[in-house]
Amino acid sequence: MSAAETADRPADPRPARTVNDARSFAGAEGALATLCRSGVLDAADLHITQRLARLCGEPVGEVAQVGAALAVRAVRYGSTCLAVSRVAEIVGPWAETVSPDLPAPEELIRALTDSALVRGAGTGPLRPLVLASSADGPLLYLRKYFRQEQLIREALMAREQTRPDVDPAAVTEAVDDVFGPAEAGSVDLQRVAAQMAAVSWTLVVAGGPGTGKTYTVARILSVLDRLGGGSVRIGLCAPTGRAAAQLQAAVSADAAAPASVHAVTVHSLLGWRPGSTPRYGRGNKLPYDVVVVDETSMLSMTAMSRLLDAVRPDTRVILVGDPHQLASVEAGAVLADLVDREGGIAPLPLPEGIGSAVPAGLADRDRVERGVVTLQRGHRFGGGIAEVAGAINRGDADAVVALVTDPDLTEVSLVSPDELDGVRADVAAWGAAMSSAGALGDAPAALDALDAHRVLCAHRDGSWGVQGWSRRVVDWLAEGDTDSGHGRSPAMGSSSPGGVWAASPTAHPGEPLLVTANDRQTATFNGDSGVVIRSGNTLEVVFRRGTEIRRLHPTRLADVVPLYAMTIHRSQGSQFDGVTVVLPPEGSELLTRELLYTAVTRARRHVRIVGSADVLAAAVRRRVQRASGLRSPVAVTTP
Ligand SMILES: Nc1ncnc2c1ncn2[C@@H]1O[C@H](COP(=O)(O)OP(=O)(O)OP(=O)(O)O)[C@@H](O)[C@H]1O
Repeated sequence: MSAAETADRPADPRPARTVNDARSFAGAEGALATLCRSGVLDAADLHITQRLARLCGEPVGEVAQVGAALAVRAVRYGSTCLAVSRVAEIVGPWAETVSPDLPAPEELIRALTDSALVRGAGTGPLRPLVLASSADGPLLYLRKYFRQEQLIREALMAREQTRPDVDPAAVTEAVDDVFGPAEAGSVDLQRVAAQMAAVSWTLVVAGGPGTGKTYTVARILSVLDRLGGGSVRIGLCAPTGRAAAQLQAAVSADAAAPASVHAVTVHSLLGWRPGSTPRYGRGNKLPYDVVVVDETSMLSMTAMSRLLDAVRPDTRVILVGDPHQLASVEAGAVLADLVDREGGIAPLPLPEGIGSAVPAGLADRDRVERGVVTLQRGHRFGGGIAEVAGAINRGDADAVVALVTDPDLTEVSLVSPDELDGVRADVAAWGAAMSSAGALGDAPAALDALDAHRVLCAHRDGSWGVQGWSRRVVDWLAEGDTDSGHGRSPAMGSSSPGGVWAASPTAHPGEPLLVTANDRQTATFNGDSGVVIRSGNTLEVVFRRGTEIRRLHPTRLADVVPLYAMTIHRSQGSQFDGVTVVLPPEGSELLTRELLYTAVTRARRHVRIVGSADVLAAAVRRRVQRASGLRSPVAVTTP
């Protein structure tokens, strides 16, 4: 099955073309027309391609236009380039209608190499496409994305040419001070990460949820602060407002982290407003000695290139995240690419004293020397969930099905969509606990109840999506307890500008809410969840951020919806005691290994998967593989 470029799509598989769509494909002929009519390309892919062809000053043949259009499409699906040798795979689901007309990879390369799109025209300098060779075969880029990727490649390579000048004995002393003395005979990857941070300009700290990434970062910052004499300037950032707020809360609560660090979004750090050029960049470098990016898996390639352009060569950059999670909604999967990176120049030897501290028998030693430390030990959830998550990551569908159907593994289970009694009981307990804590005005208990269970769906719409399951949950709650008021809010299912309670007298204590947009004034962010509680004669909405509980008057919240189920995408960055993951009844293009992994790892104690073993196995096998040239060296093959 085609990878990713079909799998990592923002919506369900597209419907058949309408008459209007057909009109918007005017000017497409031959294979280009077939690709449009079949749904492989959409109108925007075609229009961008036609525009590029017009601007490059010479007629462009149909085959080269097909290549260009597929490269435009690749970016739309999250890749940074088109892996030309994989075009047959990419059009796989449409093979019957498309394959007879689809040019072979060699034909595409020939046509592109001869085309003004790649080699340029005599009349002008515009060469919008770049062809490069790589270990994954020929790659075709839109020039803008090639430049960004090249910038990342060159920046990382330059940063690998030297190591920070530190005294290894001082590093060992600082690490011992922060982590305590090393235990003989055991490998502590968190310590290794701190040692590597001291001697590398770039470090990746990877790991699943609860493996101690934030814990490690707090200690790395403390080690670096000690090495810098207590005057190290630290820039902490994350791709989204919510991730930045959570990072801030976690770091502030950790006594090991240097005081007064302030986490912001990557965009804020760079002084980058929508539609403008970032304030910090090549000519105006960021003033930090250390820059930490959390949740790097969500960072787009464009943002990563801007960030690396803006850091000084002697700024340590620490990229933190889970490479198996869903990638950015924009093009690029930079964290996963950096973790998988192979080839290129050999890493510089580690300084005496540090090299010996990185155990020789470490399975990942090669990667560690390249500055990638993957934390393995889970500190948060049970072994069963970690086992299933590991099998999902390996793509071992049989093992996943065996684990979730093993009656001895109580942490994870698979239930048929016809046997929902267990889910219903959990939902009823969840609603009842929120209602009673909400009625009592007990904010901590209401928030504990809120996070005790969550229904996660792959889809937004339809009976197996958030829409259908929200109604189901509301019905269950209403049947179980006529006093609770669950689901009575007229704002159900839609955001309600102006404050939901201004218009709704039916909001009730115990009602769970989801924030759907960032609001700096209330410090609430898209994806935050809160719960309504009674407060004297009025109501409050309470949110938890780290150990702090925030209380807001309902009218201050404009963009909230009742929360009875949420998409897996939205749940990124959150964890709940128990999770019910709803699979669609038929295999869905949206349901991929990465989505399933993200869903399962939202749970701290128990995961129940609603669906069939076949759909589950299909999801494990369907992988998002974003094409990119960051995993191995690339060489431009055309001028
Ligand atoms: N070495 C350790 N010793 C004791 N507690 C630890 C250690 N490492 C992590 N923890 C604890 O385990 C929990 C999870 O750690 P942390 O939040 O750093 O994980 P994470 O990888 O950042 O998780 P997430 O990706 O979900 O944010 C925290 O309570 C943390 O304090």
